[in-house]
Amino acid sequence: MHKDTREILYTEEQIRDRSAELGKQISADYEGKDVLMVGLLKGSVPFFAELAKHVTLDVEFDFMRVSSYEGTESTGNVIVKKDIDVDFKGKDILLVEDILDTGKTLYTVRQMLLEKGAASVEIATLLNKQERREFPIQAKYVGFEIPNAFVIGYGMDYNEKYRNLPYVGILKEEVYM
Ligand SMILES: O=P(O)(O)OC[C@H]1O[C@H](OP(=O)(O)OP(=O)(O)O)[C@H](O)[C@@H]1O
Ligand code: HPA
Ligand SMILES: [Mg+2]
Repeated sequence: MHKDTREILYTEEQIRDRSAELGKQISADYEGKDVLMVGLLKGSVPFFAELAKHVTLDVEFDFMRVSSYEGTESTGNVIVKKDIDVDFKGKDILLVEDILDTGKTLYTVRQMLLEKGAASVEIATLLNKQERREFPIQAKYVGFEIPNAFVIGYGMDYNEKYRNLPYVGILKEEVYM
């Protein structure tokens, strides 16, 4: 365990098993349809890779990178830094995320994709921090519900660090206090 981890919430094995359950559910829900899986960079990468292995449909992969900051200033808007490359009009999109927190990112991205003509936009998130929600958005597929603590690992960072940890853990408060 990394020295800056206070506590491990979910191990690699638990995440793999839960991803298998979600993959099965997604495969059943979208039966007969082609799905465009869209990962939001960078945090979604490990969960995206794990989840995709358990989806038995024909899927396409694409990625977006969005940011609500310019330098150190929050603009109040979500800015698209890298957009989806493929034409997704009329397609069913599954947005894949590491964490749904205030909901600002996913609420904004979902609205953008629907306005641009996606047939449907659902969300698969490894973690849901419901207590912090400020925007009206729910994920259809949730790995785990977590308490209001700052988490790291399995793609999630603090100042770009800890994304490579193979588990989801709580960051020690002394690291950011
Ligand atoms: O629900 P919200 O309050 O919008 O927070 C969740 C978002 O914040 C994190 O992304 P971040 O902007 O840190 O980018 P990253 O994936 O590159 O770390 C996380 O990966 C989600 O995208
Ligand atoms: O708890 C978190 N950890 C890492 N990144 C995040 N982005 C929103 N919430 C979190
Ligand atoms: Mg981050």
